[in-house]
Amino acid sequence: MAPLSARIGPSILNADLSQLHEESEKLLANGADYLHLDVMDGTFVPNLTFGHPVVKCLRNKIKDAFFETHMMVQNPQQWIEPMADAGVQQYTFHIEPVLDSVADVCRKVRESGMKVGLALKPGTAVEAVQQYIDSADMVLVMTVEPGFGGQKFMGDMMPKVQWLREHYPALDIEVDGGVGPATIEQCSKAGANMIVAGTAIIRADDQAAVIRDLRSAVQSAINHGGQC
Ligand SMILES: O=C(CO)[C@H](O)[C@H](O)COP(=O)(O)O
Ligand SMILES: [Co+2]
Repeated sequence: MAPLSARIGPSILNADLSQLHEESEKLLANGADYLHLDVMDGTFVPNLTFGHPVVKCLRNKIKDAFFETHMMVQNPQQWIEPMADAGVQQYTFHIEPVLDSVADVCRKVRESGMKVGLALKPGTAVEAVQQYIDSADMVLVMTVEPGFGGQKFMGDMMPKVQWLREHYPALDIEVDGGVGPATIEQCSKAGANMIVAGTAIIRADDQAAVIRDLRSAVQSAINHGGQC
């Protein structure tokens, strides 16, 4: 099994979406390990962003970056094939709307060739993912209510991250929402190794420095056994 690695995936949610390609290229040039693409359907969350046609256009311009879609949608089954066809490598969906068919959705995502991410809203107990861990490649612990960028980080989600790291030492664990230089220490100590940061990177004068500092905080917690 590959050792855990620290990876930084900027969210383009609060970027200038009229310049999606340029903004994405800039993030990658500044050291982003992957792109976190927030897909919202206006039903699961009270906001709308973009869907697979936009992701496909971005993929046509950017051939080699790892794309994760964070599916904040009511019906995650519906978008598996379109997102796989659009060139997405990881399909991270919320379990809340599909609690009675999580295993089935996981199977279909894997059959489509994408990695599986299971996302948890702040109010969802972490134990809810336990029975699906073998079917998943990553668990995303939301540190804000999904729907909007620029919200305040919820430090009281860290026990969920700790619980996951204690029970699954090799699991990829992602945090998303209000993460940045001021909150990275809590995330890295708790055991997160995949870090989504939107506003903190997009609005930074020196994106490369922020990405580098976030990654080194997480990598150093991994190296020094500082997690948990
Ligand atoms: O999923 C999300 C919101 O639902 C975004 O990924 C997240 O909010 C990132 O933005 P920021 O770092 O500004 O909070
Ligand atoms: Co997100």
